[in-house]
Amino acid sequence: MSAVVVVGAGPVGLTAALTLSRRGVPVTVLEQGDTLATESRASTFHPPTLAMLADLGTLEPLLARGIIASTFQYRARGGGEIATLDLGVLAADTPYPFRVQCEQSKLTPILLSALPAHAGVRFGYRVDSLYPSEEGVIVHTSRGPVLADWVIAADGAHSTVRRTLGAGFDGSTYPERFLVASVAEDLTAVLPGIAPINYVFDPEEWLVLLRTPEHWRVLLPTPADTRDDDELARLPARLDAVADLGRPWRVLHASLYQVHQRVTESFRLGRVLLAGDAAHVNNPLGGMGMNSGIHDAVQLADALAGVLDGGPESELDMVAVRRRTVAVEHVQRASHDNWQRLRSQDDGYHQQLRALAADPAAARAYLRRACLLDSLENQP
Ligand SMILES: O=C(O)CCc1cccc(O)c1
Repeated sequence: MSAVVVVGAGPVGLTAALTLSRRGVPVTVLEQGDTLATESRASTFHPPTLAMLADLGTLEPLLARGIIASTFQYRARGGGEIATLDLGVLAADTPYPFRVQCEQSKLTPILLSALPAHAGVRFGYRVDSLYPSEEGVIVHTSRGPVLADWVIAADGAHSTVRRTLGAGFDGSTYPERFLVASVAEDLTAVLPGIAPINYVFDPEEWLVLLRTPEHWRVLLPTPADTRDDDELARLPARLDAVADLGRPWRVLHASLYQVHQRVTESFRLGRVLLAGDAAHVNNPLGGMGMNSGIHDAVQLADALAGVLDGGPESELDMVAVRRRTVAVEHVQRASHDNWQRLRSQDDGYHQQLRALAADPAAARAYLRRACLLDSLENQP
């Protein structure tokens, strides 16, 4: 019997496992895949997440694989830069006043190799259901039952654990899909002066341009009800409208996905804790999903280690409530505001952004919220 079973070996599950393991708690991670996932998903790490990864001894290898982004930009379509915000104004708030651009699939092997041998990660274990009682939890897997005192579910937005427990996932689906294209173009050459992360305003064709270590990504809004093939067919023309290269853009990969804002009622259900996408999802604008999931993992795992050390469960309850409040009042609110504002053509708003960039105290307050520092320090 393992003290804690973590379901899911993504960045959230492995962070929870490493946090527990560093506190001396025996952990088993159950992952349904045969290996770590390799597809590219989240790609930005915010300053407080970097601090947590440093505490876990995993920052250095991440920095070696990522790109340091000290600035990000707001831009007008066809009209160039509106404002550049410099995370350097956070120098008094964090030892890491920058974002790191790096795919989450580069973090998971780093976390995995930091786990000691006793934190067994078992691949090919699909969780089918679980039975919690006052004494512990029986986790039924495709390879037989696994017993635990506690479970941390980090099994993603379609979480089997959350569904088995009958917990809700209320919220809404956005009226458009997002199309993410990875391209082989060097956008710094195409759009001189561009930052590693760029939010480009337009009422119809807003977009995001993001640099990762391997390539640039372009995120475009796409109607909810069109055929995928039709959307992929019109992608070249949409990219030409971003910048005319005089030849077709080289698209390496493109995918469409629906975007939701949803949250479960409680991040603690008896001896089961829900973390990351299993507990809450949001739109990706601002890069807060994986970051807040890693924050869930560290804070819930730390509080659980306290309980296993003989501390009161009320502390764990408080953390579970606080993480839900952060998900709704910081992460969902800010990412939804980002989505609404990208459509803005309001000169007044653009002027506000210019004023913000020129005022270090105002920029600091804004960036503390945007990178989730406030969500951790000024806990709601
Ligand atoms: O704002 C960010 O840093 C991430 C926005 C984004 C853009 C493209 C794809 C994606 O998954 C997220």
